[in-house]
Amino acid sequence: MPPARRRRDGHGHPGRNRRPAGPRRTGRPEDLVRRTAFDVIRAVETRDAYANLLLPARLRDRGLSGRDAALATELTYGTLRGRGTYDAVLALCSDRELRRIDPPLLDVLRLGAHQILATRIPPHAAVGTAVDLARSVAGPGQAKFANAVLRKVAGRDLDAWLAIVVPEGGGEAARLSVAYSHPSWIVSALRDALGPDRGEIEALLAADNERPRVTLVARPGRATPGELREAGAEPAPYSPYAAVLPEGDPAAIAAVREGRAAVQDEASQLVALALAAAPLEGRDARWADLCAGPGGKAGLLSALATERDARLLAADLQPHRAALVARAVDDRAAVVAADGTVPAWRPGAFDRVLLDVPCTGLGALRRRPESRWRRGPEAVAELGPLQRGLLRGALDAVRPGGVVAYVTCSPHLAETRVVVDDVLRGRDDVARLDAPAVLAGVAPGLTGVGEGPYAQFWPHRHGTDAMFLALLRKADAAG
Ligand SMILES: C[S@@+](CC[C@H](N)C(=O)[O-])C[C@H]1O[C@@H](n2cnc3c(N)ncnc32)[C@H](O)[C@@H]1O
Repeated sequence: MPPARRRRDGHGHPGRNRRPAGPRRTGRPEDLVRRTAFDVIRAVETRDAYANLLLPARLRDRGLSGRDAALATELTYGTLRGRGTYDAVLALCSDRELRRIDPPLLDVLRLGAHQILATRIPPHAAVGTAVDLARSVAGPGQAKFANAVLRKVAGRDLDAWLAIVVPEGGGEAARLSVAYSHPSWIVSALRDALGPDRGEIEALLAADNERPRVTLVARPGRATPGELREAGAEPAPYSPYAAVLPEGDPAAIAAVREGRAAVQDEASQLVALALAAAPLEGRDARWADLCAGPGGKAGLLSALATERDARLLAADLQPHRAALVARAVDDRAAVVAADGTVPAWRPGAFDRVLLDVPCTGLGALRRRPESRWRRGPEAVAELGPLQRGLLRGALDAVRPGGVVAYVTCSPHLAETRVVVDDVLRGRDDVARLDAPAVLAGVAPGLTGVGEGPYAQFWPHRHGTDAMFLALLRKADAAG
């Protein structure tokens, strides 16, 4: 949900998280709600926790459900996402530099600013509860300071603040960075990745601030999208195995609980389906997923492999991630903990290889509200050698005539086409297949993933993660 362009009542999904304005009358659950949001935000800051993993556990521990859980989730995610914009506003409202404010108090101020500027909670209630929280985490003196700052924040609505804090002279990336609460290096990288469509950058940044819909996959041969729809899901636009869950807990659906279906972004499904659909001559019996943890794509691939009497080997460097993969795949698949850059398999052992490399995750900012603040541009350079080493390993692992799918959950050019182009430079034994054309075969309604040979999904166009796909065929022995 972008702080920018949001109305007071909106968080990108009007209605979904809406709740009555004003304090609740049943005891003081709101204090527990805000305390829970605050604790998760602090853990993200201090322990590198992941909000999407920690928050559900805290909600359970504290017995928060229904509307209270929805509000705690909104406050946690909204505060983490909107931090860039809120800090710009707070800097103008505070007589102390932000870096001189105690970090826990600064998080209280951010939480207060989010409630004031981007929810229907009346400003006086938002200020009052934030001041109470400041008193409890930082003491009475700091509560006074919080009160003074947040009353100033409450003096304008979000649009009025944006007109003041968004820098006019600093260039487009600086302006969009504040308006859409993305670090400016990410704004620049996304704009570069859009290439000739860079005019869509604001739509992309806005989409990054929305909460993604929950998409399910019915693992072929084990469940059907029809079964998911009978359980309340709706049709999904592209993947023949997908369904969208408009509300509710996925685990309430029997097929999900039993591992026959799972939560999986639609682009994540489509890249696995494209690998399985890429034209192949000759043997088609041995498939591999060399970076499989936690197993989303491996779960789908193993079901497809079983239907086609092939077998999947799923590998991950981390044993605990390999253990998660073992829960996602069916009995015919083998799962190992192995390093994809130092193969434990014969060269040319596989007919189809999926390589979903570790990346910055810039394509999944919707799902991980804190991730945009966590690492800087150096992460891209740090991952480069590993991505190249893994791609070389995957090309060694595939047989002549076989196909490798190089996949990232990032549209950053230095993680996508630059890696593929670097690794293929000077090699005449690998051809790029037309990935958009192969995708069109598995998802006939799909457009807007590029002209080929590479394919790039976009949240603002497809409602999916910004996943990248290159399909590479190793020349067969004769050619
Ligand atoms: C982007 S994730 C894969 C996501 C997975 N394909 C899915 O759909 O659930 C990248 C994975 O690569 C693994 N990894 C990192 N370095 C590796 C290496 N050298 N060899 C194999 N796996 C590696 C990480 O542990 C991580 O689980």
